Amino acid sequence: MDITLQQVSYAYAKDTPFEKKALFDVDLNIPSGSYQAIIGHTGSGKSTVLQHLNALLKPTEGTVRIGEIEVQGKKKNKQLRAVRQKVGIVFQFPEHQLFDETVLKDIMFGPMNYGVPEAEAKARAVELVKLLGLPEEVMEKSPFDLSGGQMRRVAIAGVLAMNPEVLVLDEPTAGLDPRGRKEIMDLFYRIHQEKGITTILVTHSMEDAARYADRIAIMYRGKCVLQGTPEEVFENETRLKDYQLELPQTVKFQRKLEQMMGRRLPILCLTEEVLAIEMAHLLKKGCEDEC
Ligand SMILES: Nc1ncnc2c1ncn2[C@@H]1O[C@H](COP(=O)(O)OP(=O)(O)OP(=O)(O)O)[C@@H](O)[C@H]1O
Repeated sequence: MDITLQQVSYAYAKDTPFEKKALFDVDLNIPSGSYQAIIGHTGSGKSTVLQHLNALLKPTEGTVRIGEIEVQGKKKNKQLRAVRQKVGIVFQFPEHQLFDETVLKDIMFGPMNYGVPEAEAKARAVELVKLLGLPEEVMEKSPFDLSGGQMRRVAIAGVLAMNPEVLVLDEPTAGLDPRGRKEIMDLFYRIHQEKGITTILVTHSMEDAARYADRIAIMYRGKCVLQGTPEEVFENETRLKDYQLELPQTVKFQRKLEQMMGRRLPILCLTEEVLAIEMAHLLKKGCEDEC
């Protein structure tokens, strides 16, 4: 399911003395099956874009197309319930939205609310508990008796239980330790690949955008100012600086190394693994030249 924003502008509290324009003519096309990162300095409009992706906000001007469904500001749309089922959002600190008395009931709540039979909702919950690496015995526990990391996984399972076609992740690892962060991000990537779910990641982490996304869009002062592959975006250090963004750590290291060597490496090293391989090549070549 493609999602397209066409000339989307949005103003909070429109036509009141508190009106605040947050988006200006945003064009963004997110093809079905892609992994799209949306990055930008704080206040640049990322969360406002995100809330248009499942029609929590409707554009003041312009159109959002979510699959076949068109969302425009003034038009009433009876299909919004279907949109919310197809596009799942994992908000920051999703565990704050847990409420049911057991983990199992919490995960089953969304699908049952949408008419999924109890047996199927339960089967989905059991499968997801396993997929998210939670021990089976948590199922009958209160979600509030779990660790922070486990609560986060239960909340994510609740979103996945709706079988969304598109998964929107708003800083999904905020507050987790580095190991927990990597585990969750790797898990989302696996789900994206195995189930073909279109994934949209809103993040401040250049490293996560570089590692996982196949497309990146940069927001700056309410505008979508640059779009491209991670290579295209992170080649462009000067423009990133203009938008108050940094290079990923591996690319920063690569640029310093290149300065010292007086030449460029053939590829951009977007992850530690690729950087390690390139350095090993250089070291091996250095040894061979000396021999
Ligand atoms: N509910 C609101 N009412 C009025 N203005 C708002 C509201 N939410 C956001 N804004 C304003 O809209 C602009 C864009 O905010 P938004 O939250 O989309 O940015 P962001 O890139 O997600 O920021 P952050 O990285 O800090 O979460 C900002 O100027 C912000 O102050």
